Amino acid sequence: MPISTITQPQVAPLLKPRTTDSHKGMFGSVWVIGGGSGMVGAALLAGRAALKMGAGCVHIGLLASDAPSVDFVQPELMLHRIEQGLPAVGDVLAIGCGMGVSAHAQRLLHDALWLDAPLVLDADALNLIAAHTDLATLLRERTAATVLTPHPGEAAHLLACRTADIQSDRPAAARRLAEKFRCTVALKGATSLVSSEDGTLYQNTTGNPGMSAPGMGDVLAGMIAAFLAQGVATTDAAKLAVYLHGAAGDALAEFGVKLGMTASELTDSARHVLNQWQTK
Ligand SMILES: NC(=O)C1=CN([C@@H]2O[C@H](COP(=O)(O)OP(=O)(O)OC[C@H]3O[C@@H](n4cnc5c(N)ncnc54)[C@H](O)[C@@H]3O)[C@@H](O)[C@H]2O)[C@@H](O)CC1
Ligand SMILES: Nc1ncnc2c1ncn2[C@@H]1O[C@H](COP(=O)(O)OP(=O)(O)O)[C@@H](O)[C@H]1O
Repeated sequence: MPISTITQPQVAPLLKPRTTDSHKGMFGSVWVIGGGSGMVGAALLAGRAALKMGAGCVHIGLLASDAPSVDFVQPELMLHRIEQGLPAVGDVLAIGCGMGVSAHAQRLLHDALWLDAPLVLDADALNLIAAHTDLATLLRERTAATVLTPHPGEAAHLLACRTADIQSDRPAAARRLAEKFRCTVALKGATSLVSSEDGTLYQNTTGNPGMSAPGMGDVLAGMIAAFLAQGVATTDAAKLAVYLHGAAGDALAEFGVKLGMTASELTDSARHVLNQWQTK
């Protein structure tokens, strides 16, 4: 099956310009759940990215016992420490960034998979699904939109193979994941691939090695969640986010920021590129 390349003219119009009488209630609420001990930053990066991609409001549920109650860098975010069960999440939930694989994380993911709301599953949510067949079954049986964002290591866990096997035939791996879990899949890496649930493949050509840096995947998860919350269709949201994420990295590289690029800078760059598209 041919693989089409994701282009800017395809994805830029997916997010409609705002009407003059718009209000924040029109742009959806995103919840991010993750941030276990030592990895609170991963959830903050995802939440900040969702906010800066235009989500109407963003809540972050953190698992760490020493979780902060406010993000002083981004006080618009609403932070919650999750001690017990899943809170009433909003329109879209991104779960897994820095979450860890504790029994608590496993229970939260189990309850999230039951939700009739769009989900973005990243990082440890994917590792938990790979390790627990009951979670994998719940995922396959979901009817609401779901996007998986594995890097090659996580894709290998999900398909019970080696990372090298994933890399040797990435299109086949992306399609197998989409078909196995009945989801949209963004298989990350240099030249990320998006597969729709039916196995239709799209290849991304934006991005560069400067992006091989911590937290870049967390930012991507937050971006996808924000676009879903704003009403972009599932596979389109993944294509838009993957293209824009890479284009934001390319804009930084053109500016001379290659080695040492940070995920926080990439988020600001993505906001700039997105706004440029909207004014054209
Ligand atoms: N500030 C933070 O709190 C951060 C937390 N993070 C969290 O840390 C947890 C562990 O995630 P990691 O991804 O670091 O560790 P993992 O152990 O899941 O994956 C790293 C391994 O996966 C393979 N891999 C990943 N990308 C690959 C590629 N493009 N090509 C080939 N192989 C590849 C490699 O074998 C690599 O060593 C996640 O929950 C994540 O969200 C990270 O996102 C980094 C930042
Ligand atoms: N060489 C590269 N070229 C293009 N994109 C890259 C490159 N290296 C990393 N990326 C992108 O950066 C992100 C890294 O995500 P991930 O591996 O989950 O990192 P983390 O777990 O640290 O957040 C992915 O979206 C990936 O496509």
